[in-house]
Amino acid sequence: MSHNGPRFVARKRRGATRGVATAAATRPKSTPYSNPAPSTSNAEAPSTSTVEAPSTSSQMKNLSTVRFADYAAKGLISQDILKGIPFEFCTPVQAETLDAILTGSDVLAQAKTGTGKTLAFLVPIIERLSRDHSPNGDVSALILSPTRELAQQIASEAGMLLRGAGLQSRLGLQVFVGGTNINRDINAIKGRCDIVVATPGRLIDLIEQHNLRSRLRSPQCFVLDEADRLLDSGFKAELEKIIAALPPRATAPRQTLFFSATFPASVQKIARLSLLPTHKHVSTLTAEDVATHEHVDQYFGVVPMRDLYPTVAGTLAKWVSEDPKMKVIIFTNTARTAGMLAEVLENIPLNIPIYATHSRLSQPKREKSMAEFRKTVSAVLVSSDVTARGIDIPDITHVLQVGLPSNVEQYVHRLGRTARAGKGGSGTLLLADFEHFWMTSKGVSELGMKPLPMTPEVLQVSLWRDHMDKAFTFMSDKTKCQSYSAWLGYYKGSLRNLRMTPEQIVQTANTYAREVLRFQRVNGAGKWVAPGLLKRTIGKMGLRGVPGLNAVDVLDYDE
Ligand SMILES: Nc1ncnc2c1ncn2[C@@H]1O[C@H](COP(=O)(O)OP(=O)(O)OP(=O)(O)O)[C@@H](O)[C@H]1O
Repeated sequence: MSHNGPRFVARKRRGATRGVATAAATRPKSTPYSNPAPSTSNAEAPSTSTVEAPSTSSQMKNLSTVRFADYAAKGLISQDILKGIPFEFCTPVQAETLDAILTGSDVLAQAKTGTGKTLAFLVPIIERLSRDHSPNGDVSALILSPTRELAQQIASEAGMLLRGAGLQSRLGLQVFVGGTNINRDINAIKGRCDIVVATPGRLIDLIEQHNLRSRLRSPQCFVLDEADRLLDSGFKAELEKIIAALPPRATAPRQTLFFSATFPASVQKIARLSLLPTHKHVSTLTAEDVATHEHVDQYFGVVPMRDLYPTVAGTLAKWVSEDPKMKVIIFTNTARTAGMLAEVLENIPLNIPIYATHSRLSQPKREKSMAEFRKTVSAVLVSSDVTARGIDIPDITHVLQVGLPSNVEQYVHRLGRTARAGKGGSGTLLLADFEHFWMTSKGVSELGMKPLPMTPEVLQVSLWRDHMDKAFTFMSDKTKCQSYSAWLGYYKGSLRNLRMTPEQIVQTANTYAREVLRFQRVNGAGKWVAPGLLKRTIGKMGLRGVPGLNAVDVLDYDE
């Protein structure tokens, strides 16, 4: 396929009635969040209709007409808890779930990214614990998150509510995530653990090796945030171990809450089986809705492999020139690619701070990078999927996804890092030409993606390609080889979707090494050789014997 640049295949969004709907009714197309006109009386049952009202940029939009004060007026939450909530009106998902969670029902809640799901479960949990919790500080609420960053963010919101309610000395809040000092956690287990927010791996370590099991005798509430991610096969074994450490629900009843913006069919069955038959299912999405936002513009472009990163650079440069407060998260498919791309972007004249976070960095480095990025007005964060879900960083103006997302749900969650709390934002997906099939995958055409409006000339792709030629000469072969190996490992897993043979994916990987990584090694005969791959790595990838690979016993990287 020969291309002169991004190929556009405009797709029309189905005539979806976009809007925020309660389980009861589908409302007319909604405008972005706006504080509604005051409700007529507190005495009425809280209604959840969305009304349009003049919105201001500082206000979250599409709120419900239900006030948190309505719950306090009815004695459902205490005045102390109300003091800890920094908002007046509930979002639709909060208004739809608060009653059920306060009364101890199981809940499965689906609501778009950035619409307040965290407080939807934290407010009622803390209210219930303020009234009834274990006298010796055993775990009453166990909240699981698929990523460390999200667990820390949930804990920070819980801390805000506890402090606001003056409960921080009565209820112990602990956050247990991998990559941090486990001795601190072991010590924390001896104290009050009323609320525990954790990632599965660290929690299991503490249960199996450090006596946390003894503090899990009577949890009142078990929460899976980003539940579809935690319920998918990747976490199955860990989740089973955690549930096995909890007392059986028959003898020790507990509430279970599942929250996410997406619930693909593949996890819906297990989700329902894990909840009581009496559970409440809440969705603020209409039947036609997709989980992405009506107020986030989505673009895509398909480019020749060698222009993929120069197009990234040109797009960033264009955004910087248009908006001094431009703040971007770039998602890549592997940690190694995130690190490599951040290094390249730092070495070309973009004149904007570049940060990186991914699973190959130490936890302190990940936290430092995120903290710096959060407080910088205009910056770029290059990230693997450790920040794809739940992470709430105000004022992300753009999400740029580079390469084939693992599935539509992950695309939606990544996109959801922008356009939060009713604000606007844009999402751009850049694919290399061999990935173009994804645009015709199931569930993608409904997303309403539009053609990338900038041409290669506008993006000065050839100029940025020249800058990258120079930047890659400073990159070590070690970084290139690691990126090549990670690239091959990722795409080998997508062979069926790519409709490619192992031979073709190896050839494409070698094109990636030559044209993108500028990997220049040659053999004694002066012939280009691919980056070396350990034989056992090739075996694990199921590519043994595939022509084009450079199988070695030892990796002889230069640093
Ligand atoms: N009632 C409210 N009024 C205004 N803003 C709110 C309200 N509730 C939450 N927010 C804010 O909205 C933003 C998004 O909230 P949150 O991170 O909980 O969204 P989410 O639905 O969990 O998103 P994701 O699906 O990405 O995890 C946060 O900045 C939060 O402080």
